[in-house]
Amino acid sequence: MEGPNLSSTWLSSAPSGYASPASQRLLLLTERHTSLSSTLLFIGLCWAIWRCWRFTLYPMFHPDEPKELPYLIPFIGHGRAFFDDSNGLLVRARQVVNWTMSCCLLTRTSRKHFATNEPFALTAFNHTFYAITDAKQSAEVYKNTTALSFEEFVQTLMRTNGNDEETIKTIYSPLPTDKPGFPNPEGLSLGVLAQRMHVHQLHPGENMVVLQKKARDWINTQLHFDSLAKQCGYVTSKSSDAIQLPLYEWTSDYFVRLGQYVYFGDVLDQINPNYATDYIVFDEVIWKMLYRYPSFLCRDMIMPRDRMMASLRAYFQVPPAQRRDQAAWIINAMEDEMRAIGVDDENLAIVVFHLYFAINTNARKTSFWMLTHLMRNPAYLEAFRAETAPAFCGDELVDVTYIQDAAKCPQVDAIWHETLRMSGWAASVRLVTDDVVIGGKRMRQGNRAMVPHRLLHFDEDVFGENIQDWRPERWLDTEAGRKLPSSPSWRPFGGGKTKCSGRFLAKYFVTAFVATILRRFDIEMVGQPRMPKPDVGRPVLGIISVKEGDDYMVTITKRKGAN
Ligand code: HEM
Repeated sequence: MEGPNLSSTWLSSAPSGYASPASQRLLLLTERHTSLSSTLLFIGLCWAIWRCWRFTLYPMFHPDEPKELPYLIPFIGHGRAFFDDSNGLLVRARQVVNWTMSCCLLTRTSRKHFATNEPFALTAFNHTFYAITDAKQSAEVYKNTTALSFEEFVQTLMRTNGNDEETIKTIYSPLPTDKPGFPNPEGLSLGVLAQRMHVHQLHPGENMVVLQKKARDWINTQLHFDSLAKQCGYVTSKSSDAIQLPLYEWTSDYFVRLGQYVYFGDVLDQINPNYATDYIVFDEVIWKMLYRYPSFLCRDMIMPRDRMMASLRAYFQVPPAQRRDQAAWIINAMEDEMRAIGVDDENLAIVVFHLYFAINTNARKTSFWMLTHLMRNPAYLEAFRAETAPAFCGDELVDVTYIQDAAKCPQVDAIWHETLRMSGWAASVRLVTDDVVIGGKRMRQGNRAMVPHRLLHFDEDVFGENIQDWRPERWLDTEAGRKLPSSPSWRPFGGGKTKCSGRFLAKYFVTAFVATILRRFDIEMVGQPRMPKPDVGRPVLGIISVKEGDDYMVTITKRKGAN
């Protein structure tokens, strides 16, 4: 704006006849050009000052803060790369930051003693994350629940999915120590007490056995050849003893229906027979919710979500006598606790929707990856089949503890761990609520601390060689390997107070399902499909999804003597 105005002022004040129209035009152009150049120069200068301040001077004055991976465009930072493949970006960032730091250290001795796993910072879309990739430092993150908050993440999800502020405030306000219902000796808010309630339902013990038996009975009835052929709309061909179906679609369908049955009985299915299908559609685009897309850009996520919310509202309006005896303890207990603090049906449905999500998002994908690896490693498939045989009577799964017992089924245990190692893509993220020092580095309030599980799980020094390969024997062959499940580097379920309370049931669901398939059927890939690609561009809260188009067909054939 300034350019044309200045030049027109100059031109109008020039004596007439001083310049021809052509040279006036030239002068005007030159003026505009000069003014554009000065604007660009000014922007360039501002950018250079910002960059010099942010990545040279600030780190010099604050050597106690994590070093940041430099970026070119303010606000956006590494947003694009984060969006494409956040773990890939973190690996590159760790290399770059460590390389820069080690170059700054002059002596050989100091280089040798340089800790290559210092926390580092990176910014994406104006949010700064501190990445902690050292096992011991990650333990500091999980332990510190005063300066590092998990609740912020949960509350953001609640807001995104429609819980109102008043309800969130109520759920996160401390409750009396002598309240009726679930014991609350520490006077916690219901939001925090819920973690204890999950543990009460899901850790090994009577309450978990109730769910295990329910799951066993469901698997026993649903995993029959005839029901498969009848119920699975996606079966592409069938004969009297063999059917073909897409593996990912099948495991997703089965696991979500299983999880739903275990927590809600048949009632939710009667209210909305498409609930499980809606959930799978939603779960595949859930990253739009995590990235908080504006609603007009994520109709495909919002529509199934809203249908599920409406069904859950309808569920809580069904008279208690017609639903509560079919539901898991946690669903009824959560309803009672929420109603006691005045939460209405709409807000209750949203809270319980998050439980549905926690139960169902990961197990369906884990079983897909486990079967995929087993079919490509027939020796392990046979070992899995042989080891789990004593849990069956004929074709019926009877013993709910046998398969989960690592002493009785060491190969199954190793296969479970190695599958989680290869397909776990989550990160534990905490909001820094007070400045805090982790790994010797000061993390500033308002930013986020993040423990990317995958970077821990791909550390050759801990998990051994051929780290990119699926090798269950790494968990069995050596003394160090056998100790890996209790290593601080092993974090597929996060850590600390919010460590996944469903991890025992998840192992049971997946291994019981796979064992029953192998007991009753032979399962083979149709043709020789390439190893399916993980969908690395989409953030997940645990196990990675399969890239669209990479699902593949399997043939399931009745084994001799099976039903
Ligand atoms: C292979 C399967 C699973 C994986 C990899 C997985 C992973 C995770 C992870 C990474 C977290 C966040 C922990 C943190 O950041 O501190 C989490 C939380 C949680 N998971 Fe799982 N999960 C799985 C299966 C399940 C199942 C089957 C259930 C329920 C039956 C479940 C229930 C929960 C709950 C309730 C939380 C929230 C913890 C809390 O706030 O107390 N998970 N899970």
